[in-house]
Amino acid sequence: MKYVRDAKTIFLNAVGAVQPQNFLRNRVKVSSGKLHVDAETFPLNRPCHIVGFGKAVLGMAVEMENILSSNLRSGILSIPAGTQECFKDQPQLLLKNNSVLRIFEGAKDNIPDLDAMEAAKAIKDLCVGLTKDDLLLVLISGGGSALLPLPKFGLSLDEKQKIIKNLSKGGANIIELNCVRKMLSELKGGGLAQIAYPCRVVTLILSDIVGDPIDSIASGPTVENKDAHLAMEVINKYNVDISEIALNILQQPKLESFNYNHVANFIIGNNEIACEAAKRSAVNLGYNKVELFSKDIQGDVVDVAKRYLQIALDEVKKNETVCIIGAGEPTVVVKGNGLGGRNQQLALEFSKIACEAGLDFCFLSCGTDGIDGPTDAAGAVSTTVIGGLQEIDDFLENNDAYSFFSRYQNGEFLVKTGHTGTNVMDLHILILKPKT
Ligand SMILES: Nc1ncnc2c1ncn2[C@@H]1O[C@H](COP(=O)(O)OP(=O)(O)OP(=O)(O)O)[C@@H](O)[C@H]1O
Ligand SMILES: O=C(O)[C@H](O)CO
Repeated sequence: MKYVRDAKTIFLNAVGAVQPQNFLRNRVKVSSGKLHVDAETFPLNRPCHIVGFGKAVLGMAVEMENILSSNLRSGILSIPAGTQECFKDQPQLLLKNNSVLRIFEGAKDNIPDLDAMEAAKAIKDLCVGLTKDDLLLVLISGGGSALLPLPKFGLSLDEKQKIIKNLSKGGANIIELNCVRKMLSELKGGGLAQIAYPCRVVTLILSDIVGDPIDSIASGPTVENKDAHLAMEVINKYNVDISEIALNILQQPKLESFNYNHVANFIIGNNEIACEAAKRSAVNLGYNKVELFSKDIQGDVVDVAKRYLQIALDEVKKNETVCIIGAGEPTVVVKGNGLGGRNQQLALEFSKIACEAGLDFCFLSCGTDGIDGPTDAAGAVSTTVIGGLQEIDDFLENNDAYSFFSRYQNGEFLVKTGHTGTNVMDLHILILKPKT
């Protein structure tokens, strides 16, 4: 079990290194009456407001409130249900009692719900009231799409939810999902920036998408939507049924072009620091050979598992213990009706083929946000010991990895952290022992 413990320690250290406060402290400061973000400056001789949505924006807001102090007048945050309860013993991660920011919790299981929609409406109302004499800070992190749902006129939240759920189950990647979300939502795809005009908008983004595409992270509420014409292609590709209303919205010609000169978007962090911290942690645990495989892993979990197997087969020939780190965001085509998430599915998928190949390994796959699919686990860790279990195929087929890991080893292979307060995609840790 040493390797299971090590893999979990490496994951937790990596998550610890990407707490959003750290990113802001390094990149944002106030001096001489100005807000500095890297080399750019924004005069603070005006009231500042914050709106934020995503799994990491509470920590970002705590830090921003410290940085802005009395310049901050008002603000609204939309964060996942249960976040504050999770941090109740860590007051440094919560807003102060006299904070001017209002918090809404919603989107349980990452599904946009009425609570999140209330938050989106409040955010819209705040932005509508701003003038050119205000400064708006928009804090964005992954999970922001589900936390800012405001369907365009005539479309119900229910239908919007179903469209996105069916695309996701069909294996659509996040760029495809958000291409559709941008069209269906009032505030996404630049909508928030348009509503806030003529107020100066400064957006700080913690990236949870490979390549840091600012127009897709949380569906780019402050970035011009340049791929409106692709939304119907995505619907057709995954053969998703939609109503006449949704069809009309998706087929709408692009609105007249809008000038985004009042907006400055900044990526303040991504999964690079998590990968570096994971490597450091592995070295500190005594692994002499630590490799970063990739920080941009995408594609179906079945293919990703095969890629890891190939690497493992190559490495094992070298006859030394190695720790391989990977990061990114694979996808799952969900065909069954079991319970799981892409990390648990990947951990089970890889373990099955690695056992078949006779490898001696430990493999962890977890979301840095602490929540994998609609489960209470961040992901799972697995080892050689699951080899030979006949029923693995059934659990994989039924997308029921959570049930598998819950029953196996008393659930010890599930990694449970609760909300971590950050979100920089998934981490994979593969520890490989030489063949004896
Ligand atoms: N039973 C299941 N087995 C395997 N994967 C599943 C299952 N149910 C859902 N998924 C997958 O889980 C993913 C959604 O997971 P999750 O809610 O953790 O999203 P996320 O990408 O971390 O969210 P965000 O990017 O908004 O932070 C989808 O890719 C979906 O296909
Ligand atoms: O919220 C979202 O859209 C995803 O997490 C990607 O940023």
